Amino acid sequence: MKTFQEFGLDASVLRAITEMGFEESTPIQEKTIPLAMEGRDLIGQAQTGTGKTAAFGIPLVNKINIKEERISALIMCPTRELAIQVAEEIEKLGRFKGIRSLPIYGGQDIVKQIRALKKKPQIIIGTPGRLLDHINRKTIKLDDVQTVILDEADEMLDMGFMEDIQSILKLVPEERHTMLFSATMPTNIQRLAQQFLRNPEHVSVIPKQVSAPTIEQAYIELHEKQKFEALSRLIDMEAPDLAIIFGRTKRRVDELAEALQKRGYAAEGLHGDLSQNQRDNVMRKFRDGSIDVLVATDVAARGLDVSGVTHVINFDLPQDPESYVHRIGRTGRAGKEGTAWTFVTPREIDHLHFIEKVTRHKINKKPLPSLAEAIEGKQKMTAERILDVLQKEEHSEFKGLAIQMLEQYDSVNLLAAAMKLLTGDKKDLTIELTPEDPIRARKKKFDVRSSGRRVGGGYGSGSGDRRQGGGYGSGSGTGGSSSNSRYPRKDSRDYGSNREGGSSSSSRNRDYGSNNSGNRDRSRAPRKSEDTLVNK
Ligand SMILES: Nc1ncnc2c1ncn2[C@@H]1O[C@H](COP(=O)(O)OP(=O)(O)OP(=O)(O)O)[C@@H](O)[C@H]1O
Ligand SMILES: [Mg+2]
Repeated sequence: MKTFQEFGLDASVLRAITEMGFEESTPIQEKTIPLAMEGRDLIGQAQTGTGKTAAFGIPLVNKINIKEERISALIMCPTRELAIQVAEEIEKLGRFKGIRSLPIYGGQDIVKQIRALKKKPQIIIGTPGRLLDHINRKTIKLDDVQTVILDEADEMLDMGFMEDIQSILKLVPEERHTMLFSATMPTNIQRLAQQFLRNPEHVSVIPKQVSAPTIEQAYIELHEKQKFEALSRLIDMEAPDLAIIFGRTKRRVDELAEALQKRGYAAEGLHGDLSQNQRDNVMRKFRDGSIDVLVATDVAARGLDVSGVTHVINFDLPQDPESYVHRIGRTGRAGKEGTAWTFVTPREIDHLHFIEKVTRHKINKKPLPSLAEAIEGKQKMTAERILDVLQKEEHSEFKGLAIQMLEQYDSVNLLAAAMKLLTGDKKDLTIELTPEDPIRARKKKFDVRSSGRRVGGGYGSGSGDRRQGGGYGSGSGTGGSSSNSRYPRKDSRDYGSNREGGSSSSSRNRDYGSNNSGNRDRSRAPRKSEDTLVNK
C-alpha cells in the first residue's frame, strides 16, 4: 500500500493524516486519491470500514482554497448522524490547513445553522432535506460550488431523496468535480451518475473471491422466546468492549434496552423516534464508554464508525443481505477484528441461507451459550478487571486493610469473596419481550451474478494488504449491471423521525417518526426521512 507521502499532498494535510494515526492508505484510498487529485469524476465502491470517508475527504481538503469565503464543496449524506461523523472527519483532515466546514442536518435549530453559515464555511456536509431548506431560504448558495460528493448514494435513493438530490445538483455549476460513493450500483444510481457525472471512473475495490474477513460471523438457531436469555448469556460469555445490538423495530429496541438495563447492563436504545438531542446523547455515551451496549434499529446500520465496537449482535435477523452487511460492518473496521452474531428462528433459516448466498460468506452455526459459559465469561471478566487495577497500581489505599484481613483469613477465600462481590449477582428478573414475526425467505431466486448489486466493498485482494478484506458480492468490478431488481422495500426499517417537512406517509411497520419539525410545505411524494446513526 502507498504511504500518504506518495500522493503529493499539501504538508498541512499530511500532518493531519499523521495525527489521525493513518500510516498507509487503504485500497480504496490508493485508487481514489490520485484520480480525485486530477479532478476526475468518480464512482467509488468499497467494503464497510475501509476508509471511504478519507478517500474523498483527503483530496477534497487538499484542494480547497482557504481564502475562499463562499461554499466551494458540498457533501451529501443520507442521515444526520452520518453528516456529523463525516463533518468530524473533514474537520480533522482540514485542521492544520485551516479549513472551515459545517454539518447541516435536520432536527437541529435552523437559526443556529444560519448563524454558523455566516462564518463562511468552505465545505458543507448535509442531508438533502435540510440542505434544500437552506437553499430555498437563500441561506445556502451553491453558485461557487466546485466539488460535490454523494456518500452512501444508494441509501439516499432508497430513502427517497432522488428528487431532492436532483434539485440540489441542478443548482450547482456544471463545471464541477463530482464523486459518488455507494455500496451498491442499482440502475437508479447508474442513471443518477449518467445524469450528473462526467465520464466517471469506476473505482471498485471488491475482491472476486471471498477472502479471510476481519469479521467472524456466527449464528445461533433459537426460538423467539429464547432470544433474551441467549443475549444476556452471549454478552456475559463474550464480554464485548462495545457492542451494537440490532433489533427490528423501535418497540423492540425500547424493550430490549430496558430489559438489558434491568439485568444490570449499561445499555441504551437508539432509534428514529428519539429527539435529536436524545440521539446525540446516546451516541456520546456510547463513544465515551459510559454505556457499552447500544441497542439500535437499522438507523445505526450505515456508515457509523465507533472505534472499539468488538461485537455486533443481530437480535433479529435483518430483512435483506445488504442490511446484514452494513450492520455487521459496524465492527471489524480499519483492519481490526470483530465478531458478528445473528439470532435466527427456525422459520428464518432459509432467509439466513439467502443472506449467506448473496454475501458469499458462510455464517457458522454455534450452539446456544450455556449458563456455565456465561458464568465463566463473567468470572473471567472480573479477573481481568482485578488484574487491570493491579497493573495500573491504583490500589495502594486498600493495602493496609488487605494485610489486616489476610492475617485473619485465607487468601483464596478472601479473593473469591471479593470476586463474587465484583461480579455481582445475576438479576434473574423474568423478561417478556413482545414477539416479532419471523422474516420470510424470498420466493424469487436471487442471482448474484446478474443482479449487479454488491454489498460492501473490499479491502482489496492484494496480497500485501495486511488488513484482510472480507469479500462480499460478486460482479465484474466495473459498471454494475442492467438489472433493476431491488430487494423488496425494507418495510420495517427505522427511518427515524424528525422529518423536516414532507407529508408523513404511513406504511406497515415502518418507522417514520413523529416530531415533524419543518414547516416547509412540500407537495410531492412522501419520502422517508433522512436519518440514521450518530457519530463520534
Ligand atoms: N488509511 C487509514 N489507516 C488507518 N485507519 C483509517 C485509514 N483510513 C480510514 N481509517 C479509519 O477507518 C475507519 C473507517 O473509515 P470510514 O468510516 O471512512 O469507512 P467507510 O469505508 O466509509 O465504511 P462504511 O461503508 O461503513 O461507511 C475510521 O475510523 C477511519 O478513521
Ligand atoms: Mg462511510
